[in-house]
Amino acid sequence: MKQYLALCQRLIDQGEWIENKRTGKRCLTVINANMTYDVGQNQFPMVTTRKTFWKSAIAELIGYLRGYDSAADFRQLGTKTWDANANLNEAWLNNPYRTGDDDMGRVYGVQGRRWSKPDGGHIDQLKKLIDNLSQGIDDRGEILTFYNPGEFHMGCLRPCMHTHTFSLLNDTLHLTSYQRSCDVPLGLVFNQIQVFTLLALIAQITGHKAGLAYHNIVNAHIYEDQVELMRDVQLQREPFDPPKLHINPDIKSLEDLETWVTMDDFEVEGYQHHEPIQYPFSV
Ligand SMILES: Nc1nc(=O)c2c([nH]1)NC[C@@H]1CN(c3ccc(C(=O)N[C@@H](CCC(=O)O)C(=O)O)cc3)CN21
Ligand SMILES: O=c1ccn([C@H]2C[C@H](O)[C@@H](COP(=O)(O)O)O2)c(=O)[nH]1
Repeated sequence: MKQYLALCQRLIDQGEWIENKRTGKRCLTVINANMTYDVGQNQFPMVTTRKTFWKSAIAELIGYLRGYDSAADFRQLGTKTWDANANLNEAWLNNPYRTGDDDMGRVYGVQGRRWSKPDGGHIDQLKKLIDNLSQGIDDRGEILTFYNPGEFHMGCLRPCMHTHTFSLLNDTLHLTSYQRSCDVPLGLVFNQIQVFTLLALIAQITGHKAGLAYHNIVNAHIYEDQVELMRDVQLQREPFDPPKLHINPDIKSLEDLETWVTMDDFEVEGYQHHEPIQYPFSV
C-alpha cells in the first residue's frame, strides 16, 4: 500500500502532462515504477484508501489463465471489466476480426494458451511452465507472454500487463511481471492483486513455496479526469494494515483452475478500507 501511495504522490508531484491519442485525454505520466510484493509472508497488496473490488480483479486473472476471449465469460466469472473494451470501442467495433457482441479477439489469455505457430498448431505457454515447475525445472524461460505484435490487429486492446516470468530458486518460486501501460487509479489496483495472486496460485499448483513478486511498470499514468479525486480525496486518507489472501488448498492443478474454481475459492481476511471512490474509466 505504501508503494502504491508513493507512486500516486510521485505522479501528482513529478508527473508530466502527455496527450493520449487513443482516448483523446491527457495523462499525468511518469516512467518506470517497480513494486515488490511479499507473497511468502502473505502481505496482500490491496489498496485500503478506497474500497477495492478484489474478486473482480481475481476473476479477471482466472479468465486470462483460462484463455477467455469473451467479455461474457468474464462476466460469468464475476467481472465486468472487459465490457467496455469489447463493446464500446469504436475502432474495435469496426474491426473485421470482431466476431460479435462481447468478442475481445486474440488478446491476453488467447495468446497465453493458444499462441498460433507459423507452421501450424498452437502453443500453450501456461501448461508448459506449470509442467516444468511441477517437476522442479526452471529452464530460465518459464515465461507467459501475451505480447504478440503480429496479432495486435486481431484484438480489442494490446495487453498492458503482458509478460510474467517465473523463477525457481531451490524450493521457492518468484515472479517478475512486466507492464507497459498502467492506469494507476483503476488498473493498478487490480494489477497488484493479480501479480500477487498469480504467484500464490502457481506456487500452490506446482508445489513450491511462494517468494517475492516483482511488478515492473513502464508508463504509469493518471487520466486528467481522475487527478482531482486522487489528489484531493484518496491521497488525503491514511492507509490501514494490509489484509491476507486465502486460496482454497484443494486447487492443485491447472485442470482445477480450468474446471471448477470460482471466486468463492478465494477469501480476504482483515480488509479494512475507506469509502469507495468512483474513478472515471477511459475506453
Ligand atoms: N483506461 C483503462 N484502464 C484500465 O485499467 C483498463 C482498461 N482501460 N482496459 C482494459 C482493462 C479493464 N480494466 C478495468 C476496467 C474497469 C475497472 C473498474 O471500473 N473498476 C472499478 C469498479 C470495479 C467493479 O465494480 O468490479 C473500481 O472502482 O475499481 C477496473 C479495471 C483494467 N484495464
Ligand atoms: O491490466 C490493465 C489493463 C489496462 N490498463 C490501462 C492502461 C491504459 O490506461 C489503458 C490501455 O491503453 P493503451 O493505450 O493500450 O496503453 O488500460 C491497466 O492499467 N491495466
